[in-house]
Amino acid sequence: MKFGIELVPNEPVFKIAAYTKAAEDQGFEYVWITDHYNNREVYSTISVLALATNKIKIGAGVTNPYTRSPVITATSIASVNEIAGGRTVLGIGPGDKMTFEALGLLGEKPLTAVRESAVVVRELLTGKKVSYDGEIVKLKNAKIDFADPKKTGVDMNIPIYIGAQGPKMLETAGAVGDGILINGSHPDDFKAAAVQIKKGAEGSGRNIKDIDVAAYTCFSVDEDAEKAYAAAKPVVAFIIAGAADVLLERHSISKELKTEIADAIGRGDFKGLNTIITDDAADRFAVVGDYDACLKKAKELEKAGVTQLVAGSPLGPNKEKSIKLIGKMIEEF
Ligand SMILES: C[C@H](OP(=O)(O)OC[C@@H](O)[C@@H](O)[C@@H](O)Cn1c2nc(=O)[nH]c(=O)c-2cc2ccc(O)cc21)C(=O)N[C@@H](CCC(=O)N[C@@H](CCC(=O)O)C(=O)O)C(=O)O
Repeated sequence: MKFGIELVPNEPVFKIAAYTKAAEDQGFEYVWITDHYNNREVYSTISVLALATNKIKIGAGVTNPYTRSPVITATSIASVNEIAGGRTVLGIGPGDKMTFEALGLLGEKPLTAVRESAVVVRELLTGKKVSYDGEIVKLKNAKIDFADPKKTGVDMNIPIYIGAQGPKMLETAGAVGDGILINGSHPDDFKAAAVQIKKGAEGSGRNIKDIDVAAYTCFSVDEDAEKAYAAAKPVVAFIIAGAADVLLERHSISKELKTEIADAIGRGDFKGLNTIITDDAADRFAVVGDYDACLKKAKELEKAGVTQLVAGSPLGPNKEKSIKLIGKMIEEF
């Protein structure tokens, strides 16, 4: 199993670059930068990461077809790919509905939009002329000149990962993704996801074994397990508050508890969340605890079919320390 790290560009880009370099030195193979309009812009950020590193793969994790057209996504990732000497990967998802409201975006037909985006981005990255008459994406002889590898000498066959959670999006991801980034931290989520991914892959004559199934986890490790849980619970609270019913049922989270958590978030009572969310509940939505506990959970995710574990926010009470602890863990895989 490979390891990646998710970094949210809500800190200065040079800080993100320092975390990324530390992760590269510890053996992480991927860095994924989230894409939300209210944080630093994803392609500006990954350009700096490309200059600050020399082997880690660098990804937009994940963009969407609504705040940026798929053509500009293709141009942007190809531009960074040239700087990075072919080390980029691209994540495309349907986008966070909550943030769309602020932007007056509807996010209509998400399955179609994500599928069509993945298809046209892949074609545009060949540097050839692309015409496409989709339901959402329409192109007429669009051509990204510099994407032609003969022009840059850089392989533009950039792996496309799909950010997916819902059953139909997982199926779509199985059909069109080189990889899938699934927000989840418990083996049960990946056993359930495998059914849809397999259906989508086989429907397109592909094999699930050819797909990198990445667990985009909430991750929190520290020598002091109590501190690790305290750091993870606010993130777990947002996950539970925004989770679909099917996820809550799978992890036996009652509607009452979901409401109690959402109310505590609304009041800004993050201290209270520490008791409202038990350690058992946190274990369902995070890889959390001391080194041995997190190693055990990482092994369970690998057994459930995960091929890349992306250590996501908060990483732990102290990011730098957590990156080192996970680096030690990477040697066990
Ligand atoms: C749209 C949604 O898909 P979903 O995959 O569950 O969406 C939840 C998240 O994956 C989505 O919000 C992501 O963009 C969130 N996300 C990020 N979102 C961001 O905005 N920025 C990020 O950086 C980001 C990172 C990220 C990483 C991993 C990951 O898994 C998700 C991430 C959904 O509701 N899907 C359902 C229903 C789909 C649907 O609407 N179907 C309709 C429409 C059909 C059509 O589209 O044509 C129908 O069937 O009629 C399903 O999959 O079954």
